[in-house]
Amino acid sequence: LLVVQLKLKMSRRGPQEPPHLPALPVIGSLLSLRSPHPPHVHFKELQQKYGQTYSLMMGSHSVIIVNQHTHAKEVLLKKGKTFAGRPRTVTTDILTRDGKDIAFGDYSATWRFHRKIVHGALCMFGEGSASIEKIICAEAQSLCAVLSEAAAAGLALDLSPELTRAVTNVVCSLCFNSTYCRGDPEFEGMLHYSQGIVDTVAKDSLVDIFPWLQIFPNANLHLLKQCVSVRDKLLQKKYDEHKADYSDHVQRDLLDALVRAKRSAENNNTAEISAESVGLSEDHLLMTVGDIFGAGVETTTTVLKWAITYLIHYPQVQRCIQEELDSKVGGDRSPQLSDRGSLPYLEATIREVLRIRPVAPLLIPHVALSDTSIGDFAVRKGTRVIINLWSLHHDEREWRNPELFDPGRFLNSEGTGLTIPSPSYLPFGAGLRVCLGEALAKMELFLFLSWILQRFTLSVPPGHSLPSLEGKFASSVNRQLGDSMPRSFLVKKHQSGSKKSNHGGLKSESQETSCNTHEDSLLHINNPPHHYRPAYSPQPQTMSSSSCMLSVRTDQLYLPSSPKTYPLSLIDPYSEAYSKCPEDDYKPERSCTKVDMEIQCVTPNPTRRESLLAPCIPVLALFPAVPPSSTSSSQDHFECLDCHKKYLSFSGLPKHKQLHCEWSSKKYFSCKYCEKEYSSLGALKMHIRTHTLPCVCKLCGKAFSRPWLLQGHIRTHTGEKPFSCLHCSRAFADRSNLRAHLQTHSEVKKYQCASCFKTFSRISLLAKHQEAGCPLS
Ligand code: HEM
Repeated sequence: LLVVQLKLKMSRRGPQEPPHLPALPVIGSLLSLRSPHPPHVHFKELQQKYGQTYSLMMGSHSVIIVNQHTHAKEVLLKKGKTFAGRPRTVTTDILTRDGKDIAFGDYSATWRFHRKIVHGALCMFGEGSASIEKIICAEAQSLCAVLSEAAAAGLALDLSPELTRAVTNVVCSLCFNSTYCRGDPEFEGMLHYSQGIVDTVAKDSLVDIFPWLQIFPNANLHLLKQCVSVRDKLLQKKYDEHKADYSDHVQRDLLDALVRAKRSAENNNTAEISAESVGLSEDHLLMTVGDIFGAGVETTTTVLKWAITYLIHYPQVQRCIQEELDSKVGGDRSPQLSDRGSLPYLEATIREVLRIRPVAPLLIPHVALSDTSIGDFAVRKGTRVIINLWSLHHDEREWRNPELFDPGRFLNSEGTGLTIPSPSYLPFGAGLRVCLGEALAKMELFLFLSWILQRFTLSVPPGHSLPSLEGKFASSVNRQLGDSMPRSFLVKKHQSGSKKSNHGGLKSESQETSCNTHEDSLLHINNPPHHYRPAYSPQPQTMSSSSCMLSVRTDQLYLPSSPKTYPLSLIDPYSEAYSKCPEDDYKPERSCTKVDMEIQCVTPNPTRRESLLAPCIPVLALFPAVPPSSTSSSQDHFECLDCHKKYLSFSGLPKHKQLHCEWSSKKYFSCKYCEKEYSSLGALKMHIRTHTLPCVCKLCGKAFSRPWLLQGHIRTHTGEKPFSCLHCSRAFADRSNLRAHLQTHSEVKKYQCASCFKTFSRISLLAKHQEAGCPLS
């Protein structure tokens, strides 16, 4: 009887708490979190003891760590709305004026509306004349020019700030319609404060775990406040300038688009919209721009640095990309976004960089907004949830040899099309909180890398060791985007024998042999969980630099390290300096390492460079779909990341993704922009138009979800009123307005109050009556 009773009791108990790390009062699990490794690596290790999903205490906060993709997708997609909260911390409150941005703003109606208009503004902006592709290509062009010029003049150059500058300039053009030259004081100031914010916010800060520590002097917080106040002055200045010469008819940049979207939403008199737009202040718009700088610059620059670092380690990969570029783009024009479909190996390399070194290895912490569960585990309201992307991207059950850099894993067996070999891949997150800049980042990565690799070969000259592949983790458990980034490295431009790439000649070189040798060794791995493409299998460069010599480009960049170079380290070598130095002595990292990178020219090739620097750049939308490869013959080129559904044509995939596929066995159609769910795909499609607002008025830029709404709106410009009343002389621009008007002539008023039986000609009048409080209700 006792056993039966116990069993009954247990079956009634419901979901269990996840296994948890030991915790002490006040400090929580801090003692168990001490590790020489960065948090994401340590969290992965802790799986051995506690399982893939476990919990710990950060001070008084309960935190769940998720290390597997099924639970991750449950949090991000299936229960996206329940887990859409963000924790508030001391540093993010300083940074975002108490969460008035998107990334750290807690989930609410205002946040939803905010994200919706920013998303819409980004989409609309891309359709304007200042296309984002044009902006990125202009920056890629000046980046390559700087590299070539420095090389021609034999000057030393620090590549790291050049990449930061290029990416920052893209964001400046996008947000403010302004680009800056090197040395421009405003631009240098911007780089300086951005770096200060990244460096201070990214540091482990006890004050975020124990907010009461604020009462003590804190150099980091002080520095952060200083950088934020410089940023805010600049943002305010830009905002005031924009407001002063704002016009409904011209859209110069994202700030214009945001102002317009906010105004048009406020003027749109549907009850739902006006309720949501309440509370969306100028602060929100300013913090949005702050977010785009904060989330858009460091992340993209870091990925570019990782890509370059890996390409030096894996020269075969670099050569394969260059061969692809030479055959698909050639040397007479520069790469453009429409080449993406025909450069699958470059795309696969970008995916592999994002997998092996996820720039936000812990995403941004999510918070459960109500009592819920993850798998079989109970989760209480207010629990913070950390998705350990590092574990997902290095899961041995999902990825064969996850520590190996192998772009081939993202290619189909023919090597002609792209694929996602595992559902355990979420470099930009997913669901309601998916990265807002995913499309922009992908465009930047593609264009910058293709432009550089078309012109330069990156390698380490003899006598120098390769840059380390270890990263620097710069984020704490309870904070924002982490980043594990490569440190600075040296770059040298070097002589090349031929004007054109001579890949034929390369075949006989030792590098080619090593590529094949490695192919053999990789083929010995048993039980491949996914397809494998040996022809593109890379081999890590050995640390002997003599084997790195390649001469496949006219211009060759060398990336040696030097005694001055800081090694890639898990610990920020400057952190001590920051905490000790008064703010006035603060020097951003790039200035500390300026001497570390150099490009030295031996033989510039002006003829070829000249033709490359005058590209023909088409105007494209901000979020264009990647076109299919014209040469592709594969049956499964395009695969959905979430449900692995495969598409023959490229056009099928974005459509499917836009509607956010049903990734689990449960059937539901959820909106990727908000929490709404529909049981039919058709209904979801209709709903999604209210986010994307595809029908844009050419006269004023106001956007609508349906063509007929746009048609009606255009009549407000033309004055046309095609719908006239048969009873009186009144005419209307809109059929629905005529219909409502006809009610005023009707003997029978259709809309009756259920309480007092008074009738009304319009439903809006009945609603008003009820809202005002029907005396009998
Ligand atoms: C390669 C570059 C980038 C990577 C790998 C990346 C990755 C991510 C990740 C993993 C998240 C967190 C998702 C979550 O918490 O669930 C995120 C959020 C975000 N990202 Fe990015 N990002 C990149 C570039 C950008 C750019 C260029 C922008 C600017 C337009 C941007 C804007 C944002 C914003 C606003 C959020 C917060 C979204 C929200 O909380 O609703 N990101 N990103």
